[in-house]
Amino acid sequence: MADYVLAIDQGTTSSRAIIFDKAGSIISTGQLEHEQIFPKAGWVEHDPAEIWRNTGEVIGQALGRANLTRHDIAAVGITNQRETAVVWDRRTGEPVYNAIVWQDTRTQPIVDRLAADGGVERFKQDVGLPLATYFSGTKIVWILENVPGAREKAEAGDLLFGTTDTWVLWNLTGGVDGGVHATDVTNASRTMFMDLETLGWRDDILAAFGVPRSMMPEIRSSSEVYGAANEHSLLRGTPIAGILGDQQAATFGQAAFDAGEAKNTYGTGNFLIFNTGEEIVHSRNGLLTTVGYKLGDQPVHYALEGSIAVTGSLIQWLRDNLGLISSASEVEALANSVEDNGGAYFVPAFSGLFAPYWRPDARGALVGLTRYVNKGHLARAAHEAIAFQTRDVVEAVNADAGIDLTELRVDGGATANDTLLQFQADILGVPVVRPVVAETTALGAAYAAGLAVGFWSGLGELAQNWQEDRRWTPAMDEAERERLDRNWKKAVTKTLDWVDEDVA
Ligand SMILES: Nc1ncnc2c1ncn2[C@@H]1O[C@H](COP(=O)(O)OP(=O)(O)O)[C@@H](O)[C@H]1O
Ligand SMILES: O=P(O)(O)OC[C@H](O)CO
Repeated sequence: MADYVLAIDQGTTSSRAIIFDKAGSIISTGQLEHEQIFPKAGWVEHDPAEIWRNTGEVIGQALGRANLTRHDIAAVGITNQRETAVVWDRRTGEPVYNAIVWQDTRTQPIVDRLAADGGVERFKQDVGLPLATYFSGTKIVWILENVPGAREKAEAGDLLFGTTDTWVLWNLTGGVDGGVHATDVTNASRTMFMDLETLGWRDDILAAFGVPRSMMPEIRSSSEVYGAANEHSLLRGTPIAGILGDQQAATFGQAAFDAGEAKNTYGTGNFLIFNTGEEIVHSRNGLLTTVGYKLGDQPVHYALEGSIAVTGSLIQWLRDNLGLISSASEVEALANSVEDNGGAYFVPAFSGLFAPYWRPDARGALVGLTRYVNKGHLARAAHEAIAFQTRDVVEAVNADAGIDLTELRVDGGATANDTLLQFQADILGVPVVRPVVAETTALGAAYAAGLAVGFWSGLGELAQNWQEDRRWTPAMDEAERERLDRNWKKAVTKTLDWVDEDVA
């Protein structure tokens, strides 16, 4: 058998291809950023054609840098930014509109319309999600209602919907020449349309949204052969055998396979996933219920999730919108130019507040400002905002699960930041632990694909690959921790109720 597995990680800011060996070590990487398109306040789009082009290029980069060919690759896994919606014409392969990204808030009026009957929790018992702009469902509705001719084409069965896993899979397996139109249970669980019990599309919810069933991809497990790369790909003939939404993939890559295990990823946003095993747990504290993973015909694993919209993107905002730093990694030194936050708290409610608050009417705020506050304090407040938001979510997990997490496994781009992770441990009061392979998202997709083709024997073998790289232990006294957190929670209250008819 070939010696490697290749994972495609189609993320919010970039697409990567990463080749792993049997020990789960990285052999080579290709990576390209794509344009973030902001046509109006609150709108965030990507060009699906650029994403597909970049995917092909990063595959070439990863193979080329390791001097490998498709013959060395046993299987391909796909992982992706979740919820981002692409709608395209099945006959031409052309998207009818840009991809509407998970952070986009334009569909709030559609959410309000649907919530008029039964509130935002209208479908939560069935699909695990409140009505919110975050999920794919209302994005599809927006395209059908706003792109000329889209509704008619969709009714005629000519349009396909997919999250970016589906878009990449369909193109990789041939596109208009017989591309496979499928997704996995984890991505399907982020649409608003998948029943958590049956793992099938809910016709009644599709009808309530006005989305034709013919647009929807087939729901498959996270680990099985969906098809093979077609003749135009450098990977031609290679089985595509794993799909997981990126946060579930990171959980899998962290070997958090069993109930009670959790991970927190620090990327564009932060996403804490807590594995609840075969049990569907409905949150009473603002968490989502979602699918964790499903390997072939084995039982499904569910999870609770705390999704935070703005964390690493706050650092990007300091860089791109304020020009305080010229690269994300500089933010740490800027924060360390001061002793503390100087009394400033930064609540980055740029897309409203996600978990555990779910307040679309919130907008970002910097509070506690005096003339004393300088840019170092702002950088520190931005670090702290990431950690405080994570504490809010950990508190919700502890309350829902009736336990106290005893440590937090972390990964993602921002975990390169030592100051952030020390403050995280301080404000949580539990150790924070980072594994050697911090690219857990791609690793999880590689694992799912490799398991399906027998490259790895089972979960036991994968768990042995997990190795601790570094651990941060709490060093703050309890009274200080609680004082800071009380201030944070007070700052959050200042951002609520901001959006009204005068502001919207
Ligand atoms: N040293 C750092 N300190 C804080 N944030 C960082 C640092 N390095 C990168 N980031 C942030 O991490 C994010 C990139 O992480 P990554 O895991 O690649 O994200 P994604 O998968 O969402 O594209 C960016 O939002 C960036 O601002
Ligand atoms: O691409 P990321 O890593 O920012 O992840 C995005 C999430 O999947 C959105 O739910």
